Amino acid sequence: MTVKFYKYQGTGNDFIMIDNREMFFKNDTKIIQHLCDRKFGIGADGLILLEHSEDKEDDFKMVYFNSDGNQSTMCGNGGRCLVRFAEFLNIVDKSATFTAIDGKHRAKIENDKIHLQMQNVHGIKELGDEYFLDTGSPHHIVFTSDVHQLDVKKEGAAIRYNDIYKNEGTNVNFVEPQEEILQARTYERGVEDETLSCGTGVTAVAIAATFAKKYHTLPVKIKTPGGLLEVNFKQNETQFTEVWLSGPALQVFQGDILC
Ligand SMILES: N[C@@H](CCC[C@H](N)C(=O)O)C(=O)O
Repeated sequence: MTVKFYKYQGTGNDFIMIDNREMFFKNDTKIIQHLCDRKFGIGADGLILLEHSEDKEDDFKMVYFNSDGNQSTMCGNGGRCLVRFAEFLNIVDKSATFTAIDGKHRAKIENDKIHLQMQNVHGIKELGDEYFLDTGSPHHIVFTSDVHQLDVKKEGAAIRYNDIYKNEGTNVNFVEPQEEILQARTYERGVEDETLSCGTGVTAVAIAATFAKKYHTLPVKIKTPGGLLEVNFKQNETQFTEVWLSGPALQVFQGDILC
């Protein structure tokens, strides 16, 4: 079978996009692993299908897979890239509404940025100096004083596979708060490595840093190895609502692949 694909990236978190409104692409773990493979396939952190939504109010539906081939929870950068893809396909213009695995999302489209509304966040767990929260995907947060020196793959895997998380797994974020910015690096479950950026991850980082009183301004600016993202929200003690993730999302190339 030949598959027409589009490649997108949002701050270096990269995704294969397939327009699956005709439902021609059948989910298959091995095929998705192959397409995401950086040596034998196209190469990507994940693959996203754009499909028709069952809800008539939506412009489309998002179906997300990690590069290990398994369907997973919400992908923030992937959601932003999918909105850019929907704009390219002329499905949406200045705004979008879609359903993903974690529920409804709204988005606003600008030339250089996609703003994506994320789920409300509550129930932040304090684990000594560390934190756990769900922003559509699960995230463990570790504050550190020298994030650039860390072996994120090794340290992240040690937390992701520990006794607390080993069944469901978690993403792990290492954060260094600085004067006007948070420097963050993320180990992603399902990629099982550091990625250049993680949208649900920086959302979790922004909320945890504010909750822990390590950062005090809005929007929160987060520098990842792949670029700059911003997170805005309203806070009522432990409740975070109107959560918006903003940053660039671009098409990189398109083509056909045999699989
Ligand atoms: N890159 C993503 C997160 C994707 C999901 C994650 N790997 C998981 O399985 O939890 C993002 O931008 O949010």
